[in-house]
Amino acid sequence: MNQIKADRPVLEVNQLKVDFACKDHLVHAVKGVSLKVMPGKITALVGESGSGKSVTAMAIMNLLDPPGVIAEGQVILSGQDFLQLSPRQQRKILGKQVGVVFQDPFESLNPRIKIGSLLIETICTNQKVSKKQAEEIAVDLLIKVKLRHVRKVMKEYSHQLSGGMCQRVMIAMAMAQKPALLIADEPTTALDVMVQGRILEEILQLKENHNTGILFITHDLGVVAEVADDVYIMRQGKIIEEGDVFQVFDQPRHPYTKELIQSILAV
Ligand SMILES: Nc1ncnc2c1ncn2[C@@H]1O[C@H](COP(=O)(O)OP(=O)(O)OP(=O)(O)O)[C@@H](O)[C@H]1O
Ligand code: NI
Repeated sequence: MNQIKADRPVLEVNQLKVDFACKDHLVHAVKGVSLKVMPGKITALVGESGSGKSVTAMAIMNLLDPPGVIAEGQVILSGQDFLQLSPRQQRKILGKQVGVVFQDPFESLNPRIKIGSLLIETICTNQKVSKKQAEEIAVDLLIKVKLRHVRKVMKEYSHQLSGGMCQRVMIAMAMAQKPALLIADEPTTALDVMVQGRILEEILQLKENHNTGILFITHDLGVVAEVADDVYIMRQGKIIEEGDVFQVFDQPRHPYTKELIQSILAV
């Protein structure tokens, strides 16, 4: 029989804890989260608002804003103990290996660099092409994510675009980067239904074509049922249930998961 090489996760999080120091007390926002994202798989992190999904994502990249701090835990990214690396090494790994599509795209696109230049820079870091070729690739990518007036958008800054347009630019950036890991935090929330479907398709393409592992953060279980391979249910800073998508939907163990599934079936 053929030896099947066991894939290693692109992301492994062990016992991650995040605290926020508020005036006279600590808020434990993330209370010991462990999860894995396998290459070529979509791993959904699901839970109600305030359960700690975005904080988990930011902590994984060591990009928490103060007063948030990682109190404990380990993040293995591309086989390295990420939180132990120097800031420079961390930036390098994030730039090369980790694509992001955030809930709040305004904060995550550099406001002082034109959209075209942002894309061209990403393309040139990740592919051996001339600037001219990179520009053409950038145009193609923006067309793929269904932006209109692409040449005009290339000359604009993020604040000149709508939230939905920024989100599409971020997807295009991720496609240019072909990252080992994509962290997508509510990647389709600012978009209308038609574009949502299109963006989900592009994310699926990324996984199919480049074996990208995707951490897909959402509170939309309907989308999870559609695209996810593995599912983690988060509540009040903890993972309360995990498993492959069939297992979680067909045989949920936790009453909270059952409740969540009931609520989408009721719609
Ligand atoms: N700046 C902050 N100061 C204090 N506490 C914070 C701060 N940011 C987040 N928190 C705490 O972290 C918790 C988790 O927030 P987080 O943004 O991760 O939730 P979420 O699951 O992403 O929710 P949503 O679905 O609404 O995006 C919050 O409930 C809050 O208690
Ligand atoms: Ni969030």
